[in-house]
Amino acid sequence: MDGLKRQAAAQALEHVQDGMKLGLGTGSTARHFVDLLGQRVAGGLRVVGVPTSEATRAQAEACNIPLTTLDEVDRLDLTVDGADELDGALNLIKGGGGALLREKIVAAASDRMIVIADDTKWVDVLGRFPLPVEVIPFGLAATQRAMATAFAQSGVSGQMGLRKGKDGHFFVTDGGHWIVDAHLGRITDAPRLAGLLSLIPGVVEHGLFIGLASTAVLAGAQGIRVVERR
Ligand SMILES: O=C(CO)[C@H](O)[C@H](O)COP(=O)(O)O
Repeated sequence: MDGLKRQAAAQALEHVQDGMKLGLGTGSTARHFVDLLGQRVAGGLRVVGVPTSEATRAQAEACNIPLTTLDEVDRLDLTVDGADELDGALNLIKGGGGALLREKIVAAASDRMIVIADDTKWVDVLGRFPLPVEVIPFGLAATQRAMATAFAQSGVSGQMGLRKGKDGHFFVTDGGHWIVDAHLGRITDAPRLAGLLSLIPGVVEHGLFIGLASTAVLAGAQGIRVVERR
């Protein structure tokens, strides 16, 4: 599986041109991309990157990739990031690694987003992967009640769980928030659910990326498949 992730990352690297401003994703697949990009930078490629997490920042710095921020540059040319699930419309579930907020800010500030993944992430309907929702700790129960209403209004239901880290404590995002993972099974109207979740005050951001990805590079046993958003 790791080999497939690296193949997808290598394919995405073909889209990187000298002088580009890049969003650098988070996760085990994006990690391959940053590693390969670092090798190209060492060979003379000139790019600047905006990392989507502190973990990616540390990796990019170790690879000597020049970094910038969204305060210093206007738009990014391209973001390359992984996903937990993607469907035929190139709508995504992201946030398995907990970086969804910065990932979405960076993707939205990019002219193009390429999703890199092994082909097990490709699904007919989003939702088998629990949907990460980043929340403010204050008023958590009220936020979860509002989330349940949003689920019902978009025709889904399921258990919600507050994510814990490896240390057994609540997982805290780079922004200092918590993550509720919602086990919904089949999200038949992802754009509607995305819109409803965005209206809830205690929800900082959710892991549904609607209309943000322009291209998916999927690596599988049969080779690489590139899917463009229609
Ligand atoms: O959204 C993410 C992190 O917040 C990741 O892109 C997603 O979890 C996929 O990770 P991996 O490449 O390790 O499967």
